[in-house]
Amino acid sequence: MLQSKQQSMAWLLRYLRPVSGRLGILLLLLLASTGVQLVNPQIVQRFIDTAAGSGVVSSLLTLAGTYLILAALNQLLTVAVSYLGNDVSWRSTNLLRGDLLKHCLRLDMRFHNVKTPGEMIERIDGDVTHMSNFFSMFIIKVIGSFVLLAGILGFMFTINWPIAAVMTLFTFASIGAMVFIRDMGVKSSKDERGASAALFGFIEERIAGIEDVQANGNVPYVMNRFYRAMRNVFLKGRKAWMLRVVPWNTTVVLFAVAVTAVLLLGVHYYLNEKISLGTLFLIYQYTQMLNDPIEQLGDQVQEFQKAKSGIMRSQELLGSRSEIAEGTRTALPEGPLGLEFEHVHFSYTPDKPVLHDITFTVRPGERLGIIGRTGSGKSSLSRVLLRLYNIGSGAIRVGGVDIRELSLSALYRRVGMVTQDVQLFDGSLRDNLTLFDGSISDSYILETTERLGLKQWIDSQPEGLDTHLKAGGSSLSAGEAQLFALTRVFLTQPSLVILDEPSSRLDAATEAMLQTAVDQLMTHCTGIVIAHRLSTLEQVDHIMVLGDGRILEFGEREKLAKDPASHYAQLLITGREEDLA
Ligand SMILES: Nc1ncnc2c1ncn2[C@@H]1O[C@H](COP(=O)(O)OP(=O)(O)OP(=O)(O)O)[C@@H](O)[C@H]1O
Repeated sequence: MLQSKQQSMAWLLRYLRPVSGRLGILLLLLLASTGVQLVNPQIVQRFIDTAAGSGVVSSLLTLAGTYLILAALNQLLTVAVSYLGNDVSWRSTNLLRGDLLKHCLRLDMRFHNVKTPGEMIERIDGDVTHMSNFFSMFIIKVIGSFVLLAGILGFMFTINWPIAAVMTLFTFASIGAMVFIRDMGVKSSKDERGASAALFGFIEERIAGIEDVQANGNVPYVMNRFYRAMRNVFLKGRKAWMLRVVPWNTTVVLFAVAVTAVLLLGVHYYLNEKISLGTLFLIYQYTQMLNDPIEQLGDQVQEFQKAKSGIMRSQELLGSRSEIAEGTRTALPEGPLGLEFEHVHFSYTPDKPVLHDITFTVRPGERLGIIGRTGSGKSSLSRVLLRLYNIGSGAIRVGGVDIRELSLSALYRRVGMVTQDVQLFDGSLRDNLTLFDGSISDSYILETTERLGLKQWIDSQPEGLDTHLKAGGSSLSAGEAQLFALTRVFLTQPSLVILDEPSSRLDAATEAMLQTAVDQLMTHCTGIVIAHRLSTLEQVDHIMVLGDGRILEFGEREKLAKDPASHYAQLLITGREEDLA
């Protein structure tokens, strides 16, 4: 328990340290504002007593002027505190948002498969936003409130100790109640955040699948689920809110009792001429002022509950480890890289094996075509090669090095993958082609696109490489998307390329263009092609046929073509490209 508190504190300090200077200034400004607030009622007291004693107009004017100047100064200080508080809050929470995003991007696919993007947005932004006030103001406001409380009570003891004693009793009772119930709303606040993340996940998922939702007339069903998710957020939110406002309500009741007691005592002393009218006013003012820091502490207890649930969720997220442990080796042989799979077994879930005992070798510079029915494990094979998942047993070697011993950056620098789905990012055409790598020159991009057949498309764009593209990929046709993806990988000059061909039919001209681009891409590297067209297979050296995650056939293309019993020869005879799927 103590250790977890220390960890939370150390964790919090990590994000507050970079803004410690600003926090210091914030504290000073708050103390100055507290001082002004404490002094102002005393000026009013003097004003009343001077006026009641038929004092000189000039001293009344001086007192009124001082009051006004201090009131204006206090306003300025309040604005400065608010500005700096927001500044500190944004700086510190953005550091945390950055850490969370970086961490999520490194987590393995098993983690991401069960989390929707909407839920992740809530965790990276929503939870952190809930902590923003805590980051910027919690420490400052708690310190400020205690200083103000100490100031008020200290002054009160110099004025009238029985009244000061009642006020002190009330203050301790309020703070005690808040400390006692401060954790009451933490769990329900955490549940509320969870429900909210689930709602965002749901909305994101349905909007991403809008075509299917509309085409299948699924809107009423989606709305029904949406209302249920909303209801869950509402119920959890209401419970969390009720548990959070309990401390506040407790102080409101205590405060009403304290004000009554203090005023009764004050009037009693005034009627007995033990205190002046000005002092009675001062006592009244200080009693009212006492409400502020106590209410502030109550608010901060609520903020603490909200923040603690966010901190717990963020720490949980940061504590989740990727199953992909990086290796340290960075050196791979120059030139095209060979590939070996040795008795590789793999499954997504323990109960359903996907790859069984896969063993094959591709020598540097060779091309391997992989075919197999839908679900036979073709994509899974490329995913394990790119370390999106860990294999269960066996070994995969690239350039003779086990990929588990390689650093991920070394692997991705030399191994490229062209997928069927091209993801576009919000940015220029150039950035989308280079994936934001500023070291690739425009002339190299244009030369490459010319070679791969994408130049015409780029020239048709209004501002060439500077054309702004929108996120997604819907602005590209299937053929363009494939050319785009090929160009992207080509620009990185890989030594081993995995190409997942589009399974959709393309027109003859686009197919020819694609074939030229693939040939160009694979001239200087080893190639693994998940083939969907017979023409592609003509260009490969070896063919592997997968079925139910096992190798059904593996051999040199020419030999298989001559063997009438082979799967490939059968394909050539029937010409049924759909059997390649
Ligand atoms: N993320 C996943 N979680 C669980 N099972 C999965 C996952 N992805 C694929 N599978 C399962 O693994 C098996 C192999 O899928 P894989 O995508 O590798 O097949 P494929 O040969 O590439 O199929 P296609 O040609 O249709 O893309 C299938 O039974 C599939 O249902």
